[in-house]
Amino acid sequence: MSGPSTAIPRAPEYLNNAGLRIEYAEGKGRGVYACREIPAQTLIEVSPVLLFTAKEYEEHGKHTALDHYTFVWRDGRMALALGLGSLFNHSQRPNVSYTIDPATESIRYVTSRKVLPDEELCIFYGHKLWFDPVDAADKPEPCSEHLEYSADDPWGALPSVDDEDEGSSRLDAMFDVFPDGDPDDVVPEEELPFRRLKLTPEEEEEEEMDAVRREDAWIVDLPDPRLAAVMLKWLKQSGFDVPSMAHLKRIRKQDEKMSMVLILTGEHPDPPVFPEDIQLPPPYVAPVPTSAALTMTSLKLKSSLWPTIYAPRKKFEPEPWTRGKVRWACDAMKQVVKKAQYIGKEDELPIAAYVPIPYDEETKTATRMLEPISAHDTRKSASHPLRHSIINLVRAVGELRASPSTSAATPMSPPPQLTPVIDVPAPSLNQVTAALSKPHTHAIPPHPSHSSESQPEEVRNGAHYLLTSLTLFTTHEPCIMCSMALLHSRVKEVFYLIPMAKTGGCGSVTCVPRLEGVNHRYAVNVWKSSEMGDWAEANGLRVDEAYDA
Ligand SMILES: C[S@@+](CC[C@H](N)C(=O)[O-])C[C@H]1O[C@@H](n2cnc3c(N)ncnc32)[C@H](O)[C@@H]1O
Repeated sequence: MSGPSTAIPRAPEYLNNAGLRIEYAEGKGRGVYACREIPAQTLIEVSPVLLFTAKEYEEHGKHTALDHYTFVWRDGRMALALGLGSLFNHSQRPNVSYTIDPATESIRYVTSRKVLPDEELCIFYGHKLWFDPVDAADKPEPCSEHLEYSADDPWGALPSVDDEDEGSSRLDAMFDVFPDGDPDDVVPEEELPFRRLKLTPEEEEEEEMDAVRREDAWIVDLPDPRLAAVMLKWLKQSGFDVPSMAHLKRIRKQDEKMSMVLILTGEHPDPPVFPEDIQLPPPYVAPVPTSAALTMTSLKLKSSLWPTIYAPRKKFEPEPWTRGKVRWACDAMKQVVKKAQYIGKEDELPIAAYVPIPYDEETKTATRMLEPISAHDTRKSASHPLRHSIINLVRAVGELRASPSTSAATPMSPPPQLTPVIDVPAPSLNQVTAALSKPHTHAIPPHPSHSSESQPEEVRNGAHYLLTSLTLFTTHEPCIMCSMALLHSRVKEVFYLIPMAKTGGCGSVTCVPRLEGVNHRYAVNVWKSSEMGDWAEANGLRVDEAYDA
């Protein structure tokens, strides 16, 4: 097998639109380099491929220099990437991922992280290298026997793009964003691997009383001011100090009367149950503002409903994302993709959803979410049209968070690893219970009872019931039914990979959390790489566009 020539000729003056050039490097031959800084998730090259049969390869190609450049196409033919595609060298820590586009017989190359000027752009060839990488760090990691390169490998050169290990390495490359660096560094908006949808209601719109968005909450009057401290302690113990109330002041003093806001009715439809030794009048329902005040005018209006926090710095400023938090999101997205790929092979629709342990300690403590939870679509196996992954997941999280073992888990045990997750594959409560009863997971009672004396107050009160303050990752854009279920679940934010043009309820057909009159809005984020080419097809996640996810 002859490799690239060892003589070092001059590199052609080549510059594509994305700012790539070709350069020679000792021991590697030609490679592709960046002329300027390139942000993460940038499409840098689309290479058409030349396809030829396996027979042609066996009889001819294999015995020529082409052997270093060919790889297995999805249908078993051999492929040679034209353009710059054949010149990307290998790295164990690639900064470029690639996907094939069978419809146009081409390969798309996308940066998986920010690339600096003059940095080499490398892809991951797989575990079976047929050459000795110049950089020791690029040598394949020791791996099990079946992954080692064998001289009898019928394909000889680059592994098939359909190869399972390659698939998982490709996923690693795609989601291995910002592997290094200070986890507290804020990532510039344009470098985030996802796009945040604008949900507006801009604060200017809340500068008239009619425009102030409001929702109902449980309020109780405090006949004795000394009860305020007792009640604040009780709120904490009962799990009512949820982040969704953070924009409201707890106590209102009006004339001589003192009142306290307890919890939003959307999160807790029944009146909260006070301990017997606290003598209070029954709680009642009143409207409170939905968000903090961003202007003084808005503060005045909102506080006339209920005392509200003034947070002017948040005006038009999305929540900053740090490197650490982006890594957390990438990891969660990788988990959900793997899950969907796996169940897709089990003859279900390859759609999955996942709620990780919250990133920041404050939310972790407030939500007491000790384990990640995932669920997948079970419409096929259950022969039930409503068994969407998100419906399965919302229900499972609700069951789990209401369970005594979860709610009573104080002090917090150390956060577990992201895997194994509590998996909720099937629709029936029995199956949910069985899945949740696996070792290291929380068991839930088959018939959760909210009146049981043995349950802690927060369970009796039903706090932490659904997805309040949690983040949900899903492979496909939720359909309108699921988007509505998410609204009712009061999830904090949703990330999805694959937009569903004909059925999506989070940006495609409509955007449910943006609709006028809804009493909760959750943030929607769309992963950028999913918007290029047929990503879903290449990664085993294609679902007929007529399906709702
Ligand atoms: C698809 S080609 C890449 C372009 C090639 N460097 C050239 O000059 O045409 C694959 C070949 O590049 C070389 N190569 C790629 N990555 C390398 C690395 N990390 N270290 C050494 N050689 C490498 C190997 O000879 C391999 O067979």
